[in-house]
Amino acid sequence: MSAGAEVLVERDADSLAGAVADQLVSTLAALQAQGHIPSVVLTGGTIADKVHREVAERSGDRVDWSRVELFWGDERFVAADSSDRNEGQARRALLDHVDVDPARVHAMGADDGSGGLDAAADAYADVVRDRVFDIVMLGVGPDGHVASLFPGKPSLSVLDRDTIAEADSPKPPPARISLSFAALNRGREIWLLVSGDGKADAVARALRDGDLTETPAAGVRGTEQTLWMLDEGAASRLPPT
Ligand SMILES: O=C(O)[C@H](O)[C@@H](O)[C@H](O)[C@H](O)COP(=O)(O)O
Repeated sequence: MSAGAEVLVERDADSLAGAVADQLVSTLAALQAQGHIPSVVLTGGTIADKVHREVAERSGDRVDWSRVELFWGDERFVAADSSDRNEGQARRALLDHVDVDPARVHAMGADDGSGGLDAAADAYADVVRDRVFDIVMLGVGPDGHVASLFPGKPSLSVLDRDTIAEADSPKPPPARISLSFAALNRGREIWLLVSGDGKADAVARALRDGDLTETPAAGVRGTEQTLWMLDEGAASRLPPT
C-alpha cells in the first residue's frame, strides 16, 4: 500500500458523505480555534456534491465560514452561468447556505469570451501562488483521474506551474482548468473521496503505488496526511487488512 496513506471505509455513499462532512467541520473548527484562517480546496463530481450538502446541514455555528479561504482543484471551462461549473455546484449545495466572505471565495475563471482557456489557467496560478492548503478534497474518476488530471496527458508532468489548461478532457465538458500536482501536493491534508465499485480498480491501483501516468490519483500526497475516504464499493478491490 502507498506509503503514508490512510484508508477509512464507510458503508455507502451517504454515510461516506456524512463522515467526510463531520471531519471537515471538526477540522475547520479546530484550525479556527487556534486562530488560523483555514484554506480548503473544493472539487466537482457527485460525491463532492453530496459532501457539500452534508456540510451545509451539519456545520451549524461550529465553523465561521467568513474566515475560510475557498479554492477549487479544477473547473469546467464553460460559461459562468452554466450548470456544469464546479463553482455553481458548490455554491448551490454549500456556499449559498453559509456565511462566506466573497473575497475569500477564489473561483476559477469562466469562458466569458475574453481571454480563453490558457489565460484563465494562468490567472488562477497567480491566485494560488505559494499557497499552502490546509485541506484538499478530490474525487477520483473510474479511470483514476483527480481534479482534471487525466491518464496519459502531458499535464501530469507539469511541476513548474501551479495550474494546467486541459483542452481535451475525456470526461465532458472537454475544456478544463486544473491545479497541477505541484499545487495539489502543497496540501497539508489531501482527502480522496471515492464511492462506488466502478472505481474500485482505480483505488486499488493508486494505493498499490500505481504509475501516476496510468492512475493520476497515485500522484497526490499531502505533506501531513493522505486520507482515502471510501465506501465499501470503492474499497472492494483492496487487499484484506
Ligand atoms: O470536474 C470534475 O468532474 C471533477 O472535479 C472530477 O475530478 C471529479 O471529482 C471526479 O470525476 C469524480 O466525480 P464523480 O464523483 O462524479 O465520479
